[in-house]
Amino acid sequence: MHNLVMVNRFTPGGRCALSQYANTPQDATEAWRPSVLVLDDEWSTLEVIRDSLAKHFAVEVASRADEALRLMEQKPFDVVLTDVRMPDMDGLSVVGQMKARHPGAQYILMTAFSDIEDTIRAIRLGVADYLRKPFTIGEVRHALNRCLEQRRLRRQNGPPRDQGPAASARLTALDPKMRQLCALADTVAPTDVTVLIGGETGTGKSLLARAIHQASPRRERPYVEINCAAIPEALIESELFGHERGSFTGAIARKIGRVEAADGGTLFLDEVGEMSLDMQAKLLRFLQEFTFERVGGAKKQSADVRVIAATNRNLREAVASGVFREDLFYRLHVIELVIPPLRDRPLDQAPLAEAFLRRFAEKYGRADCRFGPQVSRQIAAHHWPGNVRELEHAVERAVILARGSEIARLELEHAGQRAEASRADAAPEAVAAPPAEIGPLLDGRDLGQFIDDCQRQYLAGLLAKHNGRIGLVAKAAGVNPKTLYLKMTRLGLRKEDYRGERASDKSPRGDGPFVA
Ligand SMILES: Nc1ncnc2c1ncn2[C@@H]1O[C@H](COP(=O)(O)OP(=O)(O)OP(=O)(O)O)[C@@H](O)[C@H]1O
Repeated sequence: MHNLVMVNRFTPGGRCALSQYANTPQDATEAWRPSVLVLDDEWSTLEVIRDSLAKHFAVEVASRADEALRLMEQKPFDVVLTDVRMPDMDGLSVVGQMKARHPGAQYILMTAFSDIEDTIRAIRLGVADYLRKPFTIGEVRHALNRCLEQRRLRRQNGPPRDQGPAASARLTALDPKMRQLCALADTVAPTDVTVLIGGETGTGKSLLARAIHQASPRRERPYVEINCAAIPEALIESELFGHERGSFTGAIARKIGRVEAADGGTLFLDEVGEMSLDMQAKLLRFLQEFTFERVGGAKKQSADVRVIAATNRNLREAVASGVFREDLFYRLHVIELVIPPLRDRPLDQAPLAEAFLRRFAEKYGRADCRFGPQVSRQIAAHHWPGNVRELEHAVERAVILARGSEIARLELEHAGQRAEASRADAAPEAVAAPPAEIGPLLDGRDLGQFIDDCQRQYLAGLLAKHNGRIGLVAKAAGVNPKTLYLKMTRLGLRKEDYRGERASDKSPRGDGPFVA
């Protein structure tokens, strides 16, 4: 049967014994059990939940809203678990009514749909958690225990302290699309909701993830990042979950993984779309109940982490082509924030450039530096394939190299932009004459094209060798993954074109869940 000795992880401020929820099978019938009301229009779901939880929770079920409201009037429940979409009622309206009369109860939604409007409404209503259908009974237990623990902490510590500045305060964002995205980030920051951040490389995904953490009640607890593309496949499990001494050659001591290091805080999974299917299965298992085992260890560990994931890959396409698990995708994307590319945010370009100018002018003792009149035209004309990071680097370079106080133009990295920049400047760049010895190799190309072709050929070979895995290619090429991305974008290389065999890896639905 389900033994709930698992819940002392829900304690951002420290660990505590939760014997009130952690009933052992022996004392379960005599001990106090938290009361749970389950509302769903499907009897089969109600029965499975009731029967599976009965040992440790006092469960009552209702298949209609009026019935649930009547039960709520008769006695208070600790937790209400409700479906969202039911034929004759809207779970969220029911929660609204119940919450108005019984604010002390905790509310969990069960939903098969990923409707962003519903999710935001639910967050605003103060819903404590979500269960995405299909889910396991283990996940239901986990959600119930987490809610009960949050309530216990609130009662013990009083209302949550000020969350600090809003997430959006840390980002330069004037563009209406960005402002909308920031407003959503501010709404979800104080909750524990899992957030999936999308957007091209350099758009600010890592910055946003950290900003959400800093605007959350977990902000004084650890913020731990893991770049799933940068860690070799063989090491990623041990990086995430840690390992026991002697579990593999080289494991000379026990090592705590990033999940454990993030306990009480936020775990940021960067480039989550690059994980192998094997690792995706392990991550999914962790996200279902927030329990894990260290590599080579038998003991179940638990960690209370808020998960934020980011990817510059289109995960829907990755799911469709079989390289990303659908169930993991749905678990990660309770709230999705997609940062638009810089070229689509014209209102952000000049303010960002000015903000970087101020930052680097101060850093390099060049307080006199300012942009000349051509720069804004140049910025507006550029395509920004490397997004905000490219702009940041261009401004930094310009400040370092500025001879006088005026920066006449930015030196932009990408081939595509040279023509645009020179159009904006009306000053085409002269191509340096190649040294005589390599002349014959150029074969009619200018030196820049020749170098690009060499780099393209070299990286294409590495991409083919490593099946498009950025982390491995970056390692082989001796550059960091971000630099590699920028270079690949400039050279027109796409890792997807080298991933042929991964799509035929094992099925993404391998060990699927069961209930509802
Ligand atoms: N809106 C913004 N305001 C201020 N700085 C920003 C903004 N967006 C991005 N930056 C800066 O641009 C740089 C790149 O951002 P970041 O590393 O967060 O991008 P990313 O999307 O995570 O990139 P990658 O996909 O390559 O990991 C960082 O130095 C970040 O601080």
